[in-house]
Amino acid sequence: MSLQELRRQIDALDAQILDLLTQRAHVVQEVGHSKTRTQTKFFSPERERQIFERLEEANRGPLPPTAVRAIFREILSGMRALEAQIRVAHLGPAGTFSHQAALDKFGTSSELKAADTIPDVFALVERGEADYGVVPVENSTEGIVPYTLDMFHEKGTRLKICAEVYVPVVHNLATHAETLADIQKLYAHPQAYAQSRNWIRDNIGTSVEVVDATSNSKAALLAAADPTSAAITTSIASELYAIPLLAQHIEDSPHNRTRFLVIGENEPQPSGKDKTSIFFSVQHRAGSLMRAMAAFDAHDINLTMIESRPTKQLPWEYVFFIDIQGHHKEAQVTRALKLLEEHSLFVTILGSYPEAN
Ligand SMILES: O=C(O)C(=O)C[C@]1(C(=O)O)C=C[C@@H](O)C=C1
Repeated sequence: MSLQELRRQIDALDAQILDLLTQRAHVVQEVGHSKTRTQTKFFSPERERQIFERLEEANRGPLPPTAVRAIFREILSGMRALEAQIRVAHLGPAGTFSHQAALDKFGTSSELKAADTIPDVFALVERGEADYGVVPVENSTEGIVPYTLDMFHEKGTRLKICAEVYVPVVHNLATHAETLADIQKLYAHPQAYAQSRNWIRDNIGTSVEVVDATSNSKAALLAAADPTSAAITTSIASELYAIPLLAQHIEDSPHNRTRFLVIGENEPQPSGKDKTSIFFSVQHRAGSLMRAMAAFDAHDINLTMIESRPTKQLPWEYVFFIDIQGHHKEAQVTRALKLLEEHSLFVTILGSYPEAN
C-alpha cells in the first residue's frame, strides 16, 4: 500500500478516535453534574486504578503498557478537567521529581503549583488553595523522608493520604556544550551527584569542578546560562530551561525510585487492591510492640512499610508508621486494626488508597 493510502487510513482512524473521545467527554460531563449534586469528589483514584488495570489487561500490543498508560493518563486528565479544574500543589521548584510525580498522577490538564517546602504543600491544601498535594515519602535507597511523616503525627494535619505514585529516579546530563570534554563545571544537587558519581568519574573525569545546587531544577537553570557547564537534572527541567540532554540515564542504580503521597480531603472507596497507612504508639514496656504487631499476623495482613519516629515529647519514645495491604473498610483489615488498638496507646488511620499500578 502507498504511503498516501496508509496516511488516509490513519486520518480516518484519528477522526474515529476523536469522535469516541468526544462521546466519552459528554458522558464524563454528566458524571460531573451528578457529582456536583451529590457533593462527590471529582478525582476518584480508585476508579482510575480500575480503568488502568482493565486497559492493561485488554492491551494486546504492539503499543507497550507504558505508552497506553501515558496516553490514558492524559485522556483522564483532560476528562477530569471537564468536571472541575483540579489544583495540585507539589514540592517545588518546577522541574523536580515531585513535579514529575504530580504530572504522572494528574496529567497536564491540571493546575500545578510549586510550593517551597513540604509543610507549605500541606498548608496550601489545608487552606483550600489547592485540592491535592504531592509530597515525597520514601526513596528505595535513601529511606524515608522524615518531614513528610512528621506532618502527620507532630503537626496533626487533618488531610488524608488518597493515592500514591512511584517515580523512577532518572538522572540526565544537560548542557549546551557539544561534547563531554568541553564541560568544565558541573551543577548538581548533592543527592543527584552522589547517585551518579560513578558515571561522572568514568565519563567526565575527576577534574571537573562540582558546584552544589539546591535542586535538580536550579542546577539546570544555572547550567543553561553557561555553555562550559553542565547540570545533573530531570528531563522536565531540561525542557523547562531549554537546555539539551547530552546523556540520559546517568544514574548509577537503575532500580532507584521515590514514592510520593497524594494528600487531600478525599477518602477513596475500596478499589480491590489498596493500601492503608496508619501510625500508632505503644506503652514503653517490654514486648508491647510485638503484641501490637501480632494483630497483623493474626489476620494475615501483609506489611509493605514500617518506620519509627521519635515522639519529640519524651526522649526515646516512638510512634510507628505502617503501611499494610488492604482497605480499612475490608473486614479482615477492620478486625486487624481493632486488635491493634487493643494493644496500642492510640491508632490513627492516615488513609486507605489504591496501590499504585
Ligand atoms: O468515574 C468517575 O468518577 C469520573 O469522574 C470519570 C473519570 C473518567 O474520565 O473516567 C474522571 C475522573 C475520575 O477521577 C475518574 C474517572
